[in-house]
Amino acid sequence: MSDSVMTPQTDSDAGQNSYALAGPEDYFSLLKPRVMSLVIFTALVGMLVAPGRIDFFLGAVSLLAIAVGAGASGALNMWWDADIDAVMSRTIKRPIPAGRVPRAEAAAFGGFLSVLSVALLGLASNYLAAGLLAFTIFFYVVIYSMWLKRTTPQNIVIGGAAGALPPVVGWAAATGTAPIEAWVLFAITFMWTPPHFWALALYKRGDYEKAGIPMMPNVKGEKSTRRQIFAYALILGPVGVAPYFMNMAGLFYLAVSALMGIGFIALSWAVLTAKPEDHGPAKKLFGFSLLYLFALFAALLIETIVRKGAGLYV
Ligand code: HEM
Ligand SMILES: CC(C)=CCC/C(C)=C/CC/C(C)=C/COP(=O)(O)OP(=O)(O)O
Repeated sequence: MSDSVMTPQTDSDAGQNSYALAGPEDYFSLLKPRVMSLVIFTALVGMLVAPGRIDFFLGAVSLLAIAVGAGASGALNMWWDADIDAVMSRTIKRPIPAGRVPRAEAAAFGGFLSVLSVALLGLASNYLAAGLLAFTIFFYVVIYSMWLKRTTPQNIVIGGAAGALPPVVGWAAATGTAPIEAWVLFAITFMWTPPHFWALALYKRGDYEKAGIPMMPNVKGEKSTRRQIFAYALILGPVGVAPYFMNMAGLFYLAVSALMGIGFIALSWAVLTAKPEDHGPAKKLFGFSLLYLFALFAALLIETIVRKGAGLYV
């Protein structure tokens, strides 16, 4: 990868490899705050759903460490993917392709924050949580961004493991363990990621074609992608209600997850059966996917707060 992919800020900058002055907001946007807000929420839920009561201060510092680690991995992803981001209309205005932050600075920023976040989590909680955070950053940056993203249409299926790990990191931070219950939360996000992303990839297909990234719709076609979205939705439905059957949650969670699961399957069916050029259902499914994950984790959180508050199970 070379710096030549970067767009200078002004004509007079051309050829001088110089940058418009970056503001704090540019560094903040390197952390991918919008996407990571939901990631951090799932980590918070993992932390609170875990048995026992976490010390408020140590819990807050641990969550901050996870948030910094998630943001750091976003900055490292933008460092590595600067050439792709400069080509796609969705990402062209990001700080590196827009010429506001030099690539090397984004790398240093992301690398520094990664080390800081892992060290902070180790100090505030335990080595298991810190190790899992380090592994999550490694998986997103090295396994997904540097390797799979550019080589296989299964990139986001395998790479999705990174996005699914934060509740396990949160659980480990609270308890020092990562039992099967934590992995059920992992499984929900893991099965959710392909339909979440492929719904978007269906209507952003042109971007990925321009950038030469082998996303599922470009490699296997829209029909196959729609079928796979539906298949993952059919698996996600039962996985979404699993916390109830594992005694992690009660009837409120069961109702929310079952209704949202039915909605997810119905919208995925609409994607499957839509006319070839009709991307309306895919856009709806992408939006609904965000609501789905938020609703399930929020329901789990609400129920846990009520139960722990009532001292029913701690
Ligand atoms: C390999 C896994 C994933 C891929 C490839 C992926 C991809 C994407 C893409 C390309 C977008 C559009 C972002 C934009 O408009 O710039 C997006 C949006 C979003 N994703 Fe994902 N995602 C993944 C996993 C996750 C996970 C695990 C979460 C949360 C737990 C998540 C939460 C979100 C949110 C909240 C948005 C909306 C952001 C906004 O409104 O700007 N994603 N995702
Ligand atoms: C705690 C911790 C380290 C959490 C990390 C969680 C994680 C891996 C989230 C990934 C979500 C995400 C932004 C994917 C975007 O894929 P992309 O990079 O292909 O999308 P882009 O085209 O928007 O850059």
